[in-house]
Amino acid sequence: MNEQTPPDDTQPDPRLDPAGMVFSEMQPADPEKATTLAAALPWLKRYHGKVVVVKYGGNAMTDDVLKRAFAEDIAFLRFAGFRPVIVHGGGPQISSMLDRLGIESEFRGGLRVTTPEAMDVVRMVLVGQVQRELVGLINEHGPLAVGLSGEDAGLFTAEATNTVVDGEEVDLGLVGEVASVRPEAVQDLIEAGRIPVVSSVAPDVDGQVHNVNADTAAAALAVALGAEKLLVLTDVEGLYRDWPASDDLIYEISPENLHDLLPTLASGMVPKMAACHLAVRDGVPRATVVDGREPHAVLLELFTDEGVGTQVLPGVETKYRKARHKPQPKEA
Ligand SMILES: Nc1ncnc2c1ncn2[C@@H]1O[C@H](COP(=O)(O)OP(=O)(O)O)[C@@H](O)[C@H]1O
Ligand SMILES: CC(=O)N[C@@H](CCC(=O)OP(=O)(O)O)C(=O)O
Repeated sequence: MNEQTPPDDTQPDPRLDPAGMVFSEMQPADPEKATTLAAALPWLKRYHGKVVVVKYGGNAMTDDVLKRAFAEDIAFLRFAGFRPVIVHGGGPQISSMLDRLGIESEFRGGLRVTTPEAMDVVRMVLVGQVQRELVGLINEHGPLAVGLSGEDAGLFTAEATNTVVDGEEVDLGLVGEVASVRPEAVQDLIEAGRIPVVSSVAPDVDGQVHNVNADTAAAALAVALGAEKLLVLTDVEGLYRDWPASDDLIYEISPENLHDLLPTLASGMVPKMAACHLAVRDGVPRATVVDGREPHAVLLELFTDEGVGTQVLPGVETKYRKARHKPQPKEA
C-alpha cells in the first residue's frame, strides 16, 4: 500500500505571503540570455534558407552526450531556418568492427587501405550502423532526418585513388575520390524540409563500391549544392601550426596559403584540410574545422562573431590564436 504523508495543516504554505498571494519559485530570467540571443540575429539572417553542410567525424561521435548535443544542434539549425545537410564518417566504429572480425587494416596518408573484405565492413558500419543511429537521434526532435549513401539515386560516382606517402605511391585498394555528384536526391529532401544524412560510400562507373573519406565527400557535396558553409567536426580545436610542437592554432587562412601547407600536414588532418581547401577553391564561401568534443560546437561556431576552430576563407592573411589545450597526438 502506498503510504503518503498527509498534508500538515498546522504549517503555513511557504508559497503564500501573509496576504494570501501565491508566489512562483522561478527567478527572473538572466538578461545575459537576451544578449546572447540578440547577438545571433546577424547569423540567423545570413544563413536563413542557406545550405550548410556539416561533416560529423568518427572521433567526435564516440560519446553519447556529445552525440545527443549534436543532434539537438542540427534540429535547432533546421527550426531556425537553415538547411542543414550531414555527411558522416565513422573511422573508429569501422576500426572497432574490423578488430572484432579479425580483419587487419592500416591508414596511409590519413586514408584506410581498403581490401574487398574490409569494404563490406565499411559499408555495413557506415550505412547500417552509424547512419541509422544519427538519423534516429535527429528524429527524436521530429520527422526530419532521412539517410542515404553515395549509392542512392546516383548521388556520388567514385574513382579509385592512390596516395603518395614519403614520395612513394601507396595502393589504397578500394578507396575512391568523388568523381561526380548528382545532388538532386539531396535537393529534393531539402526542399521537402528534411535533413539528409549521407554516408560516404560510392560506386565507380562499373558499380564497384568504394570507401570515400567523409571529409572529401562532404566537400564535394557542399560544392555541388552551392552551400554557404562547410563545417567539419573533429577531435581537436582546429589546425595547429607545427603539430604537435606548438600550441598556436590557425584561426583564419586563405585557400592559397592552406594549399602551401598541405604537404606538411600529418595523418587525419590531410584529407580534412584538403577537403576545406577544395570546397573554398570551388566556390563555398567558407569552410571551418571545429572541435566536436565541445558540446554544441555547431551552435557556437554558427551563432557567434568569434566562432571556434580554424576557418578557411578567400582573401585573408593567416591569423593565429593560442589553443586552449596543448596538442595531444593520439599515439601518445
Ligand atoms: N596540424 C594538426 N592540427 C591538428 N590535428 C592534427 C594536425 N596534424 C595531425 N593531426 C591529427 O589529426 C587528427 C584528426 O584527424 P582524424 O583522426 O582523421 O579526425 P576525424 O576522426 O575527426 O575525422 C587529430 O586528432 C590529430 O591527432
Ligand atoms: C578512405 C577512408 O579512410 N575512409 C574512412 C571512411 C569514414 C571516415 O571518413 O570517417 P572519419 O570521418 O571518422 O575519419 C575510413 O575507412 O575510416
